[in-house]
Amino acid sequence: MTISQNGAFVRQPLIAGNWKMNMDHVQGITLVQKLAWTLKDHEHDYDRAEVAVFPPFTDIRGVQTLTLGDKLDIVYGAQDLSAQDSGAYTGEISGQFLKKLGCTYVLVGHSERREYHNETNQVIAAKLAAAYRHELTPMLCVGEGLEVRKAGEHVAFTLEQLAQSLEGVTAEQAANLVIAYEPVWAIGTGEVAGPADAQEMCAAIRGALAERFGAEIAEKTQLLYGGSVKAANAASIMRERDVDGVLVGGASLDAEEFANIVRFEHHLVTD
Ligand SMILES: O=C(CO)COP(=O)(O)O
Repeated sequence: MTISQNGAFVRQPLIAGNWKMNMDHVQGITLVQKLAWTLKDHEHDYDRAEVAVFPPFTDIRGVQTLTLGDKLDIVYGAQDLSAQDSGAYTGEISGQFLKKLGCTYVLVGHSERREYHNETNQVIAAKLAAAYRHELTPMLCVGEGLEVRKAGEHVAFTLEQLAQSLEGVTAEQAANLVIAYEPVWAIGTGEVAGPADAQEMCAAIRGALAERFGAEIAEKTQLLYGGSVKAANAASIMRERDVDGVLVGGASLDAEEFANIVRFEHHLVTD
């Protein structure tokens, strides 16, 4: 997180909650209501960061109605989308439908999609193209597994994943892209990457983006860290120069805990 001389953030902090396959549509509405209520008490922090949630598909309509009706400053996205636009693809969800439901973002290439649904970098590149066709901002997830980390090849591995997933993306499109570094060994394990590990990878990713799309786009791209983020560790990770936010799984299901992550600046001052 870089702060400019006038005290503003160089890139807006982004705190995102990936609910995964949790929360039915009724629970989803309750969670967003609670979150909005809790965040209201901390308006200053809330003003400075963007707050995004990624509910299951079946919750999105309800979240749309609630955020529109109550004019909540919470944006939302889907956890996946189809590489296709429409047609005989049973069970798939088009980016077109997500756009119509007011989604700002869509997660692409989450490690759980890569692992359980065999999504390759090529599939992910096709999904990125679909996101751009429908004017959704993709949040591309990359990150290495434990074996790769132990072998010390995490940077090379993740940058290769990034390069292949971004195949076909133009500089103009890349101006509208968020990248989440989520080391697989840190997801849902309670084992969080240290701030220096997160910084090392985010700096490498920013360098790769600069080479591919130019320094100006690289400097503007928000890079997030994900993997066992909680209120207790979020601020120290976000303090790092190239880490602009967090993608939170388990802790985003608890409105209080998630709101406390949004209050990272408070923790920066007090920890
Ligand atoms: O996968 C994640 C977010 O997309 C991280 O999940 P946890 O925060 O539960 O480790």
